[in-house]
Amino acid sequence: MTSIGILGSEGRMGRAIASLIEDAGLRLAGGIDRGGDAEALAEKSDVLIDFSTPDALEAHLAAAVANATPIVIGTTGLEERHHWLIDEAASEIAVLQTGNTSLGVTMLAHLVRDAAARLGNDWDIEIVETHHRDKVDAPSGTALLLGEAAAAGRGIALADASERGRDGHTGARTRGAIGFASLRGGTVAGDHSVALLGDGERIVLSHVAESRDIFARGALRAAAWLVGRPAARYDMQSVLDL
Ligand SMILES: NC(=O)C1=CN([C@@H]2O[C@H](COP(=O)(O)OP(=O)(O)OC[C@H]3O[C@@H](n4cnc5c(N)ncnc54)[C@H](OP(=O)(O)O)[C@@H]3O)[C@@H](O)[C@H]2O)C=CC1
Ligand SMILES: O=C(O)C1=N[C@H](C(=O)O)C[C@H](O)C1
Repeated sequence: MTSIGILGSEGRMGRAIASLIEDAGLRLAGGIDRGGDAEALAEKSDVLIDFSTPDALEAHLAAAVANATPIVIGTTGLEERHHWLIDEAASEIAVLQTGNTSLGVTMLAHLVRDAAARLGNDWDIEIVETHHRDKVDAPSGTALLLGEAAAAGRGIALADASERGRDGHTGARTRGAIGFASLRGGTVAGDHSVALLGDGERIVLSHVAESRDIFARGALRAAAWLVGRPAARYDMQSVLDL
């Protein structure tokens, strides 16, 4: 039976994953939190699942590489340097990184890419996300993933179009921009909407997470899928064959 090592095991996601491991036909190898031994966990796990903090990513990837243990990375708030580290590790082991492990958001990203490609630059794109009061990063990893999907549909780089945190006398909207807005409060597990706004009409594509179980089930499915794969960087689209 495939054994799972959880990095960030006592966090909200770590606990959700541990509670669903048996249902998924998998086994818990163990878990660590801040100050834990990632090397020892990687050694006794068939696959690692990381829902912790960006600061820990470098050590977690090093432990995975040293033990040739594949790793699923769900942690968000990643910066460019973290993505370089992931690419580097993925030249040696199988690494799956995603801002959202749910089936629904993976499908939403697919729809957003298609809509952005077909509607063209005359339609404005705005992404709105709402999360619980304890979330520490913004925009959410999912909002960025959806922004990447929209940008890919338009054949542009998100970094060249992204507009965040409007405030004050901003001037009119930049044509072709992909805008982001973040709301925080209460216990919201994660709501995302992508609005495509044309002249006189708009489309709003939305996803609502009713609980963290959807992320946990997706992460476990991704982990089981990753075992035995060749070294490469994967995402949820690969797991769901989209
Ligand atoms: N991709 C997806 O589908 C999803 C991604 N997320 C992301 O996952 C991450 C975790 O979310 P959540 O569970 O809500 O956060 P929590 O703050 O509840 O949990 C984070 C856990 O990571 C632990 N941790 C901190 N530093 C380290 C370290 N160096 N090594 C190992 N563990 C460490 C913390 O331990 P301690 O308390 O000791 O510091 C804590 O137990 C966030 O980035 C969040 O955005 C969340 C949901 C879905
Ligand atoms: O921190 C969370 O809770 C979540 N984080 C992920 C994100 O940043 O998109 C995924 C999910 O929305 C919950």
